[in-house]
Amino acid sequence: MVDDIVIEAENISYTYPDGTLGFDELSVRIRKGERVAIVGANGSGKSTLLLVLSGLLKPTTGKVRIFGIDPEENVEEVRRNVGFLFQDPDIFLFNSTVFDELRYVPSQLGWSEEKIRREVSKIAEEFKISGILKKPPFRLSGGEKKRVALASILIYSPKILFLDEPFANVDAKTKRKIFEILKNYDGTVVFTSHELELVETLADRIIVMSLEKKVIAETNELNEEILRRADLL
Ligand SMILES: Nc1ncnc2c1ncn2[C@@H]1O[C@H](COP(=O)(O)OP(=O)(O)OP(=O)(O)O)[C@@H](O)[C@H]1O
Repeated sequence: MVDDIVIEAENISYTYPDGTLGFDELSVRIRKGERVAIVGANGSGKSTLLLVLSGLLKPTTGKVRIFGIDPEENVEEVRRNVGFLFQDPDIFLFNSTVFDELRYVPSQLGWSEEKIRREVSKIAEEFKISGILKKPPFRLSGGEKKRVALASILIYSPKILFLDEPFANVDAKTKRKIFEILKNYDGTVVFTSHELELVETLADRIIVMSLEKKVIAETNELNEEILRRADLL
């Protein structure tokens, strides 16, 4: 492994159990601190690729290594260093209150109760969710759920953030805030988004997928030809 490579995926592909191709064979290397965006039309395989790169889904072919580790061999080590924001926050929010949601990973990491309370209150303030800490997550609005899900990941500062559509379903102010957080995040960020202007400003590299579920470009600038080939124009 080259020293600053944090994710290395070689000849990976994924096919769902019902036979649907998630994405076709591809190889990706992501460096420490990089901001990598995955863009493409609906159904082009972005979410599936994100799940496989994070180690949450095992590729059908090929291998993924995160910090040089096969996620299957050392799940704990990978989990501690990775945060995943699901496109649909309902998949992620399973605790009975927002407070429990925020304290879940920190308590698993063995933080003291005092540190947990301090950090929960800090992140809740930052994400404007202090007033809803006692509410059950399923009673929240879509945007509130997104903020809670994101806060519950950022609270433990994972070395790699995997974010599936972090800008979807939030108001303009929250969107700007998330943008600033990701821009200044002291770690690696891999995300999917349909907000191409934000993507171009934020990402060091953009992986573009086609409806054939193949990577058609890796670029830092989207042009008309790429957008056409990706069925985005
Ligand atoms: N659980 C599943 N079982 C079977 N097929 C699936 C499943 N999840 C996704 N797919 C299929 O895999 C392909 C890629 O889907 P994926 O969700 O990765 O696309 P996407 O680019 O993230 O789309 P969107 O922009 O709509 O979020 C699609 O053809 C989709 O229908």
